[in-house]
Amino acid sequence: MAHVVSKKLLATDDALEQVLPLCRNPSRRRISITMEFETQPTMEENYHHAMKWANFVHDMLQPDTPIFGSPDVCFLGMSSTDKLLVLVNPNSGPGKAYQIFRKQVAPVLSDSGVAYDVIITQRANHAHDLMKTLDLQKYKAVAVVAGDGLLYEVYNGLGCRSDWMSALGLPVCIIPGGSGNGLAKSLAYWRKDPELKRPRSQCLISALNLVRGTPKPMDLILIHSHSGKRYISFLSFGLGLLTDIDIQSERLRILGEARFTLWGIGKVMVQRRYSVTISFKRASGIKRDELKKSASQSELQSQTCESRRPNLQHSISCHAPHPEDPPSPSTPDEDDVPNEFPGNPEVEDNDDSSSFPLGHSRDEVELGRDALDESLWNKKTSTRKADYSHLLQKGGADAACPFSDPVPEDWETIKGEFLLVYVVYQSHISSSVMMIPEAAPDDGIMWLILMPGSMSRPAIAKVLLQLDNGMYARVPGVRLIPVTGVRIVPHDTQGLLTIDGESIPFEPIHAQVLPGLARVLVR
Ligand SMILES: Nc1ncnc2c1ncn2[C@@H]1O[C@H](COP(=O)(O)OP(=O)(O)OP(=O)(O)O)[C@@H](O)[C@H]1O
Repeated sequence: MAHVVSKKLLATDDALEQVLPLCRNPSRRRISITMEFETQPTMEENYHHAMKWANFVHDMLQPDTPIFGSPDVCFLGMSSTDKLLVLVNPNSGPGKAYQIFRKQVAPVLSDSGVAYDVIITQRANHAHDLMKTLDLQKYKAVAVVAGDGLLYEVYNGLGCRSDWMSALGLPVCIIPGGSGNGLAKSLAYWRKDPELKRPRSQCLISALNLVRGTPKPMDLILIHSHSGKRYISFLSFGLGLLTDIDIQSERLRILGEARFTLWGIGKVMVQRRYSVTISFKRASGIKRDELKKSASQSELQSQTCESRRPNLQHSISCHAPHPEDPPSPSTPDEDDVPNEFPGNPEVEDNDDSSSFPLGHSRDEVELGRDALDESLWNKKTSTRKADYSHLLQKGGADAACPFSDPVPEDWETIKGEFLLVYVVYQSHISSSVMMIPEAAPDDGIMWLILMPGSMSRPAIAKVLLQLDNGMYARVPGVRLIPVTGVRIVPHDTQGLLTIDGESIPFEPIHAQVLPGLARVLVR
């Protein structure tokens, strides 16, 4: 932040005038201040004097400096032997990650005096393999200059270790350099970063998180596949419309995020429907009264809104039909649930859903920034306690594949044809797609998003057009259900299934939340 050359002395007060705003100004801009010194007879002496100034400015920015620092400004407390590990994927998205590292991240790191090692990934799975054997004592945090795919490798590498539970708590920082930068956007959105509206500032914001951030808890999702594979996820998973767009548009990755828009247009014309059985455990903790209140607010606010969500039946039906929707082609039938997954309970609703002003089922809510009282979410986040006892009893992440057990009795099951079965736990799944505006990284909740197969082309187009503001959830037919566990069993033999945007074999999967296990660096 302060570059010093030895030539001419600036009056002390003048220099402070330039430096102080840097310390106080909350805006995230990188400013170079050049101080010139020419008080001593030799170049070396002037340089020595200048360096004293540079060190003074640096020291004043440290958290324990009484005037400017606040106790939570910098967590790392780096000693001279501590280091950060920076992973850069040169092939991320449009191929600019290395450039971003060189031009935006490295200067911030060197300005802050933090020691770091950089590894440029050479191949797919390079980061995964590194994380499996990384000496966790050597690094205080790992930064990823790439898309979400490389961070997925990092978490899945850490998740393979015998010390997986503590390893997954290694502080991470994501600096967006790929075509899918959902986590970076979600974190900036969650922190209400003032620079959020300037996409070009995103990398700088994230680089500052690395040197000035504090580690905040983030939920991870543990996913088991039917064949016994295990995955760790931080963003989303599922099948259908969004997955098909993400994977099939890979060939256009040179376009960056524009590839999603282009492919989406094609998907409105030609859709694929998936036959799926979905079992889930509804999230508890969203209190009835609070929901009523937010539903009432939502009702007031949505009176001018054209597309009103119809009464949602908390029942086995695979979607909530809008009066104008054609009848669903498939009627749920418990007998159709495959034998190898016995125990799927008939869905029963013992709750009186009619007590909800909008006819919402128990925990089902309409989204939109206004839909829920923000204090509810903050409260929910701050009071939740991480509890892994159920996992530890079963042997942690190495627990036997949950498919050996039937779906628990307090889960609900629905079955039908779907355009989309998608589960999201961050607000954004890419920098331009906002799925759950209310999601907080550590709220302990996954959001199950369903689009029934009966949705019309105009409705699908409406959904895709409103993915940038989260209002797609108001398109009739779309359902959102907060869950803490979910099992997805596709009945087709072929299709695309992704976790955090990465393709995995198409087979049944079972997911549960690991609340607050990860730590992400944010300001
Ligand atoms: N040097 C490399 N060459 C090719 N692939 C690599 C290299 N390093 C990492 N990868 C792979 O690239 C994949 C995508 O990386 P990343 O997420 O950084 O970019 P992205 O453009 O956002 O991709 P996606 O949208 O698929 O997540 C990672 O899953 C990783 O396996």
